[in-house]
Amino acid sequence: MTAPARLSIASEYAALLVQFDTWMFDCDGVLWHGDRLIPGVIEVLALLRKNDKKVVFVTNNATKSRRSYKGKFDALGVEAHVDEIFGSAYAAAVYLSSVAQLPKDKKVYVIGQAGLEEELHEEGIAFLGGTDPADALPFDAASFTPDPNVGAVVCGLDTAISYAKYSKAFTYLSTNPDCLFVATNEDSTYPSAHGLLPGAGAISAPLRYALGRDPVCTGKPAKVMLDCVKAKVNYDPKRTIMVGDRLNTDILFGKAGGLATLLVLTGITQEAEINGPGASHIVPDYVTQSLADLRAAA
Ligand SMILES: C[C@H](OP(=O)(O)O)C(=O)O
Ligand SMILES: [Mg+2]
Repeated sequence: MTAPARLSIASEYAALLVQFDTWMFDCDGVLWHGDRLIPGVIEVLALLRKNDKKVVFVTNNATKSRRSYKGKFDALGVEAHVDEIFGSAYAAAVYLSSVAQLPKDKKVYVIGQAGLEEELHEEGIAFLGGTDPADALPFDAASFTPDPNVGAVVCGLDTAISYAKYSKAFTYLSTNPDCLFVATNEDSTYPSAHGLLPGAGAISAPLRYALGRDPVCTGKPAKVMLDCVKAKVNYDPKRTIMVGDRLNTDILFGKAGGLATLLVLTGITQEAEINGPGASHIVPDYVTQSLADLRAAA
């Protein structure tokens, strides 16, 4: 199994700057932890833009829409434009409208937060559940009448998850064989500002187990996520690099898309997963400690 090239000297970083015209970035764990920016990130992104590089942000975090993510970038002082931002909530909405072609009279039952609702709305898809306070009330199976127009259940990170939401989603999916089961992403954890927390994959897991059925995943490493980028951004895969902190989402996404891959160790993946006996079979092309190391290319 080949080992990743560990970057360490200025000339190696400078060579990457020359070699790649488009730089795709994961967000959580690469740019920030929660609302805490990783030091050096702003300088590196400014360096790339100064060198006329295309910058694209590809995040599995479905709690924010592209528009509300722009607000986060602005608040953290990171230059970003809405059309450079691609989130798994957007990918899920595009999947339902363009790939699954959910009939216009059908609705989506949402396990998730405002960002997912905003992207569904932008795609013209009606939904229920989500942040509706009624869904936080105790579930009463005797009085629950499933909406016959629900044609899909979409599950993303939902920090207000409840048994009632699981019961409604389970009922829609188990009583209607045509009801689609979609997961925005399957990250088991995510790096908050205060350490690891359960991710969207941990939210959809109980449904998978109860149903004995896996969802269609629209976030990294799924192809539909890269298809969303391709539909809006013109790039040459041979001159594009994906920068991520998680092997089984970001790096797999880049490899599957024919992109070069750079793993940073400021997020989920730790040294032991890329070196030694426990190393993963998913091998990035390059590894460096932090995105900030690219400042050496200046
Ligand atoms: C971890 C993931 O976000 P990303 O790292 O893809 O920005 C998520 O928040 O579920
Ligand atoms: Mg990440």
